[in-house]
Amino acid sequence: MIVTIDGVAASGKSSVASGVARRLQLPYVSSGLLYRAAALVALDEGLPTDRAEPLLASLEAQPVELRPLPEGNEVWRGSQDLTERLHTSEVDGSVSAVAQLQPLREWVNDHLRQLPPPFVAEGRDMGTNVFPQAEYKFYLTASPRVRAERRVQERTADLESVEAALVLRDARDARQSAPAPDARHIDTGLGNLEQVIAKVLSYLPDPA
Ligand SMILES: Nc1ncnc2c1ncn2[C@@H]1O[C@H](COP(=O)(O)OP(=O)(O)O)[C@@H](O)[C@H]1O
Ligand SMILES: Nc1ccn([C@@H]2O[C@H](COP(=O)(O)OP(=O)(O)O)[C@@H](O)[C@H]2O)c(=O)n1
Repeated sequence: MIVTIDGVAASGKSSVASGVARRLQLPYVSSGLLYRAAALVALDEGLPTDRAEPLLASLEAQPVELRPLPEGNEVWRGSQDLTERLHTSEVDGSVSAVAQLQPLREWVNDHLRQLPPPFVAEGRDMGTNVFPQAEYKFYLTASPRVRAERRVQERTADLESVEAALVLRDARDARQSAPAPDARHIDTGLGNLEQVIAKVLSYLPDPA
């Protein structure tokens, strides 16, 4: 079984995917972490974010690995744990450019398609492009203000600039963020995290 949870930035995808996966006793997969890792490598190495070849060459020379652990996804590069460095305003600001590079998207998608189901996968195009065969698909939304109020607690920035950055990133990500036609839409601003997790679970078979 594959469950996909896509949606706009900071709509609650990873928290909901993690909660649903925990209840189903499955791993969850945060695809955005691979795009974030590629953006971090570009920033660290001074590589352009609008050209695929130099970045892919670096990622091939020293591969990045997504570890979809039940307690939280980690990204490693060799012996380096990149995870704690992936959620900064700098990476937020560069990741959408990297995510427009088609060879980079293929690099991420190859990585994801090697993971053995069952799992819960979250991102932008899990239900459309990467796992169109998934049995259960969800698309999370919430207003920019609600999302900014949540994210400001995780960033050292003020509410207005966090909201503006989210709206800008949504626009830059629009191409790969169309909901799957067969996805159920959930506004996560209408309930707390536990209620949203319960709503998703209500559409899924009970764990054996
Ligand atoms: N009703 C809700 N649904 C989902 N997330 C919520 C909700 N209320 C608060 N949050 C919080 O919003 C924050 C952003 O969620 P996150 O899972 O990081 O989103 P995304 O993966 O879409 O960026 C998290 O701290 C999460 O716990
Ligand atoms: N399936 C995906 C997942 C992420 N992304 C890109 O990766 C970025 C970071 O994704 P994320 O899911 O970690 O971001 P948040 O919504 O958690 O802020 C997005 O802004 C997109 O540019 C994508 O293009 N396709």
